[in-house]
Amino acid sequence: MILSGKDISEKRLESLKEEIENSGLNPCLATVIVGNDPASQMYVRMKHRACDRVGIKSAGVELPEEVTTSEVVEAVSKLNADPSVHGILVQLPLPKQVDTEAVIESVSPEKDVDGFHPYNIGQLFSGRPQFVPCTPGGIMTLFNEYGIELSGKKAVVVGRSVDVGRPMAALLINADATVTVCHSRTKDLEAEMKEADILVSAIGKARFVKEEMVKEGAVVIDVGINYDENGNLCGDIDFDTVSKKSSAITPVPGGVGPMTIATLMENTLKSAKYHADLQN
Ligand SMILES: Nc1nc(=O)c2c([nH]1)NC[C@@H]1CN(c3ccc(C(=O)N[C@@H](CCC(=O)O)C(=O)O)cc3)C=[N+]21
Repeated sequence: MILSGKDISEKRLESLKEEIENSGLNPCLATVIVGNDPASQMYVRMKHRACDRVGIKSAGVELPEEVTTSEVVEAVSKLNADPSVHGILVQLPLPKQVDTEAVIESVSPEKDVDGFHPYNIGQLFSGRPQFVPCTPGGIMTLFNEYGIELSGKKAVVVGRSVDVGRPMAALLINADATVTVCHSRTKDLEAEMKEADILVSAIGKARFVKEEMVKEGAVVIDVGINYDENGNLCGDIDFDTVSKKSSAITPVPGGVGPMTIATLMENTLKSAKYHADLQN
C-alpha cells in the first residue's frame, strides 16, 4: 500500500477550505524568510499557495542574508503583537550569525504554528500537545487516515532533530508505540531498523535504506529530501526494492512533504479559533 500524502493532503485542504468558509474566521499566517536560498523560497511559496487555496490570508516578511538576531526577533515581535496574525512561521535554516534558538523562543507560543517553541515541545512531551510540529504531525495524520495501528508496535525513528525526530518520537510514545530513536552514533543501525514495525527515516542520504534493512511487512515513512546523482528529488528509502517488502510506504515526492503543508494550514486554523475564543 502506498501512503499518498498527496491524496490525503488534497482531501484535508478541501475540507479545511470549507470549514474556513463556514467559520466566519479570518485566519492569517505570517512567514518570515531570511536571505535568498532557493529551496527555502520554494517552500515558503508553496506554503503561501496552500494558504490561498484554503482561504487563509498570508503575509511574508523578507529579511536580508546579513540580518542580526535582534532584527529577526524584532520582526517576530511585531507579528506577535499584531492581532490579525494567528500563525508565525520562521523558515529554517537561518544564516549562521543568527541565533536560531533565540528566534524560535521569541515566537509567541500561542502563534507558534511550527510547534518549535520550548513551551510547545514541553506540552508535546508531557502528552498534552498544543501545536505539533508539522512534519511529524502530518505523518500521524497519514497513520490515522490509513488506519495504521500504532499501539504496542515497535517504532524506530532514525534522526533526532528538533523539527522531526524528537517530536516524532513523542507523538509515537503518546500513541502507545514502543519507540527507539537512532542517530549517527547508533551502534548497529541496521539491526535496530530491522526490528521496526513502523520505521520513520529522517537520515538525509539518498536511497540509503535498502530492502535488507527493513522487516517484512513494516510500515515505512520517508522524511528524506535528497537529490540523487542525476539531480532528481528522492527520499532516504530505496523505494523500488523496499516497497516490495513493506506493507505500507510513503513515496518522495507525494508523501510526507504535502502532509507537512496541510498540517501547517490546520495549525493556523486552530490558532485562529483559539484567538477568536479568547475574544469571546
Ligand atoms: N520553519 C520551518 N517549518 C517547516 O515546516 C520547514 C522549514 N522551516 N524549513 C524547511 C522544511 C522543509 N519543508 C517541506 C515542506 C513541504 C515539502 C513538499 O511538499 N515537498 C513536495 C515536493 C516539492 C518539490 O518538488 O521539491 C513533496 O514531497 O511532494 C517539502 C519540504 C518544510 N520545512
